[in-house]
Amino acid sequence: MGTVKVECVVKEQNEIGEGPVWEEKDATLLYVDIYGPKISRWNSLTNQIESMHTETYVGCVVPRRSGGYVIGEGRRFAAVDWEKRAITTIATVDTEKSNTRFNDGKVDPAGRFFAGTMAVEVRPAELERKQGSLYSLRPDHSVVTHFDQVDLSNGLDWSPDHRFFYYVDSLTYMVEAFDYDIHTGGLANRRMVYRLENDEGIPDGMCIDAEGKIWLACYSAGRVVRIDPQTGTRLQTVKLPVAKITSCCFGGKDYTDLFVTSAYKGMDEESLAKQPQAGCIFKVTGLGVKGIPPYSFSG
Ligand SMILES: O=C(O)[C@H](O)[C@@H](O)[C@H](O)[C@H](O)CO
Ligand SMILES: [Zn+2]
Repeated sequence: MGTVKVECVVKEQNEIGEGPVWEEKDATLLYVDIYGPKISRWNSLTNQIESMHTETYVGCVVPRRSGGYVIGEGRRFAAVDWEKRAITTIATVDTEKSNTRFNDGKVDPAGRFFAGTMAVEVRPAELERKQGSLYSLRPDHSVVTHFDQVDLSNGLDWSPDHRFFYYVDSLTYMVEAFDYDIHTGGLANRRMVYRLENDEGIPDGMCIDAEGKIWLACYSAGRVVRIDPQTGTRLQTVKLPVAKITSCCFGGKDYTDLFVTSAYKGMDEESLAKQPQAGCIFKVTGLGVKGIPPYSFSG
């Protein structure tokens, strides 16, 4: 393992930066600012940022195989035509609720788009409980509800062999696992794999590495931790210069860089003065592991 280095690469601050996805063909990082509300792309070669506003809170954005993106925005899955800056509804969820919104989401190895909802927060991590659900959007645009009673639907990813699905409902302070059926997209046998320690704050976004270990963003704890889901142990801690760490993904050459998003929402003047990079995106190098390229929605 080389020397771990943390560098601030995206200096434009996001209220809640989230959902990073590496786009290999353009060497860009795609992400959202949930409260922007906007979708952005940072070009790692030119350092330019391109953004487009959405109508309401946007929890996640993923690439679409046929071009453009799909987002979990408000209570809808929607298609984004990036060139035309146009958004069109694909499907609506939480139809009997009025105060929920999409949060984190990701595409499974078969091209289904999984994303969860939560009640809109009064303050960070303060919200009406049990209002969220986990959904997936199938390639035929039908929606599957996997479960409800979620407090704050957050990070998710699949094991490299596609046999397990890992999931975070932030207010459980755990990472959970399910058996995953890649043929049907079905989840079974929910169990805990890791409980956060007190100084690890609130579990937020996550990503898997090529060795099947989980990189978990620790909101309010200024760190990303690497977890072995087989043993339920923490293998490594990477500290960042800001507290509100929201998510991470691998990217860059050979997927060896870890990109880490952050937020400044809910911080007062004093803490903002102490953490002038709150809301920026960081690149961690020298970890000695690789990630897995992201999947695109196949519908
Ligand atoms: O980034 C997200 O996923 C949420 O939308 C945020 O609101 C934080 O996670 C939350 O406040 C911490 O618990
Ligand atoms: Zn999150």
